[in-house]
Amino acid sequence: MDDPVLLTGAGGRVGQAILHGIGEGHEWRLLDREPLSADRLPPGVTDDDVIVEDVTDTTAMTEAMDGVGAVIHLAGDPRPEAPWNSVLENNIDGTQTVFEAAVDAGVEKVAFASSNHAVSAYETDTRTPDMYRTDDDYRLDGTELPRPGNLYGVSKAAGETLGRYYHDSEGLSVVCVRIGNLTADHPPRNYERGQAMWLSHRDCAHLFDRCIRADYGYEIVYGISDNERKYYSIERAKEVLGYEPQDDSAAYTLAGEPRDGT
Ligand SMILES: NC(=O)C1=CN([C@@H]2O[C@H](COP(=O)(O)OP(=O)(O)OC[C@H]3O[C@@H](n4cnc5c(N)ncnc54)[C@H](O)[C@@H]3O)[C@@H](O)[C@H]2O)C=CC1
Ligand SMILES: O=C1O[C@H](COP(=O)(O)O)[C@@H](O)[C@H](O)[C@H]1O
Repeated sequence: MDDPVLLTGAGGRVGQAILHGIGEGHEWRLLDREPLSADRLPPGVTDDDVIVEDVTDTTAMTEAMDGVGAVIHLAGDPRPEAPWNSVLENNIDGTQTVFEAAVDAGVEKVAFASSNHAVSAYETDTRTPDMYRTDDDYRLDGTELPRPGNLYGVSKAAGETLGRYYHDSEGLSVVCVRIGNLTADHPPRNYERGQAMWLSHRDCAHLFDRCIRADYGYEIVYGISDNERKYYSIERAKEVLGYEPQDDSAAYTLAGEPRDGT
């Protein structure tokens, strides 16, 4: 992918993990509704490559897409407890605006930041906490129907469906990454569920790099590290995207300390 990559939500946690990992591997156009300080820009990226706009603004998004080859769409309200008015505007309307502007500009592919919360209602009382543990073989693989556990998850399922529509009607390549729980340096502490769906910063950057480089039609994949205890399959991400994660939450104790003591 030689054309610029538009990264929405560039100033946030996922955006920064991506830029720290692969910031020098692509030509970037960074978009966020908040200004990005210089320490949030990868080497070679200047203020000229930064757009401070809202993803719900059709005119701004149309301009932002000009000449872009691929989009990583992260911008939105990430709170599982977010109220309907916020996810309706930022996550659903914003995502539709991004897809529509991408199609109008002839963008080739869009990677959409979906979430574990699009399927969190599969975690029923009878399945938990066993499904979070190594000796349980329950797996979601991306072929199951969405089953959101909150309105935020509903908005992510809506984003996945918008991606399906723009792929089928317009031929846009779309990958929806159901991101688990991103943390830096170590898995979430004392949180079995979070450790089963941990996504390390370096695996996050590599995964979205593969989303930019790989060829696909419409895909839903899980974005977690290669955790020994997991309830999301990463086989589809490996097969279609060439994802090769390096981290595993089992290398850490439940308290988040490295087992080898390093
Ligand atoms: N951090 C995680 O573990 C997970 C994140 N995700 C998804 O990944 C995406 C990024 O999440 P985080 O980086 O954690 O969130 P964050 O809150 O750290 O970053 C989101 C960024 O998007 C910007 N933004 C929000 N609404 C916007 C709008 N309407 N227009 C333009 N910019 C806007 C914010 O200013 C912020 O910089 C979100 O869509 C979230 O739902 C999904 C699963 C897990
Ligand atoms: O989608 C998201 O999921 C992660 C993990 O969920 P949690 O309920 O275990 O915290 C969350 O941290 C993140 O903010 C959210 O966007």
